[in-house]
Amino acid sequence: MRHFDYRNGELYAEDVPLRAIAETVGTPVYVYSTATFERHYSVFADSFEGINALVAYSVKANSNIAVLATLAKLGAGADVVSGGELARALLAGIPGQKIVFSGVGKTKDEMRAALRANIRVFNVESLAELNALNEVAVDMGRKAPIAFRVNPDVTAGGHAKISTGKKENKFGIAWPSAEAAYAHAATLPGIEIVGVDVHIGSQIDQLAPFEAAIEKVGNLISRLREAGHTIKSFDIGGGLGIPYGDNTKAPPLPAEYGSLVKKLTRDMDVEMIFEPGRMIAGNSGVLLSEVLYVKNGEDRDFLIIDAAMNDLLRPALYDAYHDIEPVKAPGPNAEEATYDVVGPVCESGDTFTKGRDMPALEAGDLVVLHSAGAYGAAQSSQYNTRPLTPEVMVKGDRFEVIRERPKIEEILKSERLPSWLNRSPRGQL
Ligand SMILES: Cc1ncc(COP(=O)(O)O)c(C=O)c1O
Ligand SMILES: N[C@@H](CCCC[NH3+])C(=O)O
Repeated sequence: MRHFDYRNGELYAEDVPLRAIAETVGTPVYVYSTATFERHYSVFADSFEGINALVAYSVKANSNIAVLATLAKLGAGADVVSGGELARALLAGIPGQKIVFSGVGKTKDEMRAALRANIRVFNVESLAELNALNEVAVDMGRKAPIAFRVNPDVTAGGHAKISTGKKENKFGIAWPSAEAAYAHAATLPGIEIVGVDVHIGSQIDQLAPFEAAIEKVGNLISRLREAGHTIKSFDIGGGLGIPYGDNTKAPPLPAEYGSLVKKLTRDMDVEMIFEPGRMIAGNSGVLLSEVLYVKNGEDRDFLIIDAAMNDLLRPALYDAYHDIEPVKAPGPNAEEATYDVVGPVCESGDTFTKGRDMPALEAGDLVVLHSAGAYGAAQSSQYNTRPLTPEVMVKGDRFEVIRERPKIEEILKSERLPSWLNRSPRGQL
């Protein structure tokens, strides 16, 4: 079922015409569907029915508090990678015991905040980080629950910039050092070993890399237990790919992924932890934008829209494909055109697609970039002093702004003139 679909000749988000959102909030704007978030979460969680599992939504994919609160109501936990994400997850009502803390560079302040929040587990990525965590925990009179994120050296994920489980990647404890790392952790007074963690990449479109990683980690768990360690949880990270509408191979369905995990972990006697991000958020949101100009270049036509690479970085960063559709349904005799779709930012990389065939459009028409719910708003910036894109959540026939578009004055407010350029006593411009 598509929650972004044409009805009465125009594109809707659930029961709300996108045109109405553009008229009220302006463009560019991210629009999310509550029903899609809920459906994706349930489809994913249901595929692990019968096993002991925690679904810790990867907050980095889409960290809006309204998104987190929508998922929290369904029982989701959170995978966080910073003190900021931790604060968001707690504010959205996700209990500490459902929060896992990932990332290669946690600071001592972030460790303290996470210990105070009584999180479930720190996914530790180096001995240096382990020692820092031990110091913080001892100082606080606590024991920090840890899993090592191990790097199984398997190939996964489409783009080099999103592969994480190869030995040349910065992530995880090198596979040959894993057992020694556990042996060291067992000697530290502020550390309690609770599990093993792995995350091999993102937008993974086959089951084989997951299978390879699970088998490797399963064997590691047996060896760790033989060495006397208590391993209660196995976190297999996120990474399940989603369809982006291009003609690449369709990724496995959550049910297929779930069956594989259940089959391979049946005899491991562990609680499974999952950290899905894209799978939950990616197709739950679109970026709605208005055509500013059609420009005829020497050998091509440019569709210049009011969204840009600062709003949705994925095409510029990973050559990612996003479906682009007009909000007004093209009629049967609609003229076709071929466009390079670009934004207003002063970079040639500010290009969403090149040579794409689509219905002919003109200034003032609305378009959506699909599959923009994950790593869209979360990766946006104010480059070119373009205000952060607002976000809107739809539920049935209602919609509300869940992040406002900052005014230019608000953006400038945090900047100061140094004293030598000062024109006013308080450094204000
Ligand atoms: C540690 C960790 N967990 C979970 C995720 C979420 O990945 P995905 O959005 O591919 O499910 C990521 C990002 O790749 C990650 O780095
Ligand atoms: N941000 C990336 C994925 C990176 C995942 C984070 N570890 C994307 O848009 O595809």
